[in-house]
Amino acid sequence: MLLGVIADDFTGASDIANTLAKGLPRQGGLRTVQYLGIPRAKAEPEVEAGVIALKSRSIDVASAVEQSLESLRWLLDQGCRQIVFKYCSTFDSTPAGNIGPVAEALAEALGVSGVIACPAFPGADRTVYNGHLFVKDRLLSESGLQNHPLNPMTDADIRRWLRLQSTTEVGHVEIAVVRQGSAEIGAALRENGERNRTLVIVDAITDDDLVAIGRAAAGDRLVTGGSGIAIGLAANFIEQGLAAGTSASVAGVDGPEAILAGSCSGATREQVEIHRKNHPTLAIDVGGVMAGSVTTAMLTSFLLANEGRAPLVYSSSTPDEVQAVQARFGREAVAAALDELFAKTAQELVKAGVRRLVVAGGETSGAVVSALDLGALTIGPEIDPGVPVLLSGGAKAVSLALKSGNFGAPDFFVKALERLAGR
Ligand SMILES: Nc1ncnc2c1ncn2[C@@H]1O[C@H](COP(=O)(O)OP(=O)(O)O)[C@@H](O)[C@H]1O
Ligand SMILES: O=C(O)[C@@H](O)C(=O)COP(=O)(O)O
Repeated sequence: MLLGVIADDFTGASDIANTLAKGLPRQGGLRTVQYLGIPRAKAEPEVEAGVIALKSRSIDVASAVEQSLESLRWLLDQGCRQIVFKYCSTFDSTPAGNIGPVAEALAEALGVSGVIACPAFPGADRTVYNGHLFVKDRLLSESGLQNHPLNPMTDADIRRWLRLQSTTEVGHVEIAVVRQGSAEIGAALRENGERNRTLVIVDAITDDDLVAIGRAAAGDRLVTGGSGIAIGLAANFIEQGLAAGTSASVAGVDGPEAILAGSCSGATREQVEIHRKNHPTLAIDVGGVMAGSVTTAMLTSFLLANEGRAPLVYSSSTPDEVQAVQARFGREAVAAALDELFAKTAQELVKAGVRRLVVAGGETSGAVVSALDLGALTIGPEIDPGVPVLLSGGAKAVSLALKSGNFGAPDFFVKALERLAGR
């Protein structure tokens, strides 16, 4: 294994696994596998990039650091020369963490400073300019992410936001330096390191910027960012002759299907609205979940009864509805109850023969996939930017799409089910 990724959620893990497997056009990527949690056994020898999916974005800081360090140890044991800490392209975190504490702990363990921190993902319209994060033409804090149920992002100046979570000053490499090329980017990072800055926000607006940053990171033991930061990383290993460059060629898995949406992000809410027009859908009443009157059995029987018609169950709601329900029952209690409901539903579905599963939402995907105990996942073709087909092994293979709440075209659900079947 050449490159190891510690991803703070499951959709994020498949996002960066997709980037590494794809690599640059005409060059190919790395043979990439996504692990659901820290593997107990050694990796298969042919794996070049291993992506560990944690559910550590919204848990307490100490547990996030501990799980990340344990992941680091496993990846180093597999021979990794470079580690990427993958977080959200919308920098999902709170003033207490977990991006800063985890990144600093990894940097300390590896004995490095002046470490890249770059959430930019231009393919999904997330860019970093003058240390500020934009989603399309909006500042992060005006993009809708200020209403996120778990990590409301209320400051677009991610230097300032990261400083709240860090023990050392946060550095910055401006776009003008990035455009000078990888030698200058490398020099700027080293200078920040010499000034005792552990983490350095690096501006990036285009994929070319990210390729240049990736080149500058060729010898770095630690890189942190969104999936965009990995755009140029496979190329470093291929150009050094350490990897041959491959492209994904896995067949899909056909069979009964279900869609579960626990994301309240704008893109998912639009996808739900569109899907509702022509497919069987069931809205989850969160008050009913908290009271115990909405059950796994209800969701499962609805989904199985509508097999073949792309059935969807969703808890996706507007910011006002989310706020009201959180005020009544508590943010964490609602999230835990919904996680459990989706997880148990997925278990019942797979037990009943469902083979294609689309899940919307990072936390929701984490809950679902952890409950399924699927082992390592192979990365298939990309459905929409940042969302690949994932395939479990074994006799009863399942194909999955784990969609970040804000990713995907309006018709994502139907398209994903087709791609999962290999069509
Ligand atoms: N109707 C709702 N009211 C309150 N919280 C909700 C509702 N639906 C989902 N949630 C919670 O919101 C969070 C959404 O997070 P996630 O699944 O990561 O989606 P995204 O990818 O959009 O961030 C989860 O913790 C989920 O349990
Ligand atoms: O970087 C991204 O935007 C995604 O890979 C990601 O992490 C998504 O998280 P959720 O929006 O919570 O699914």
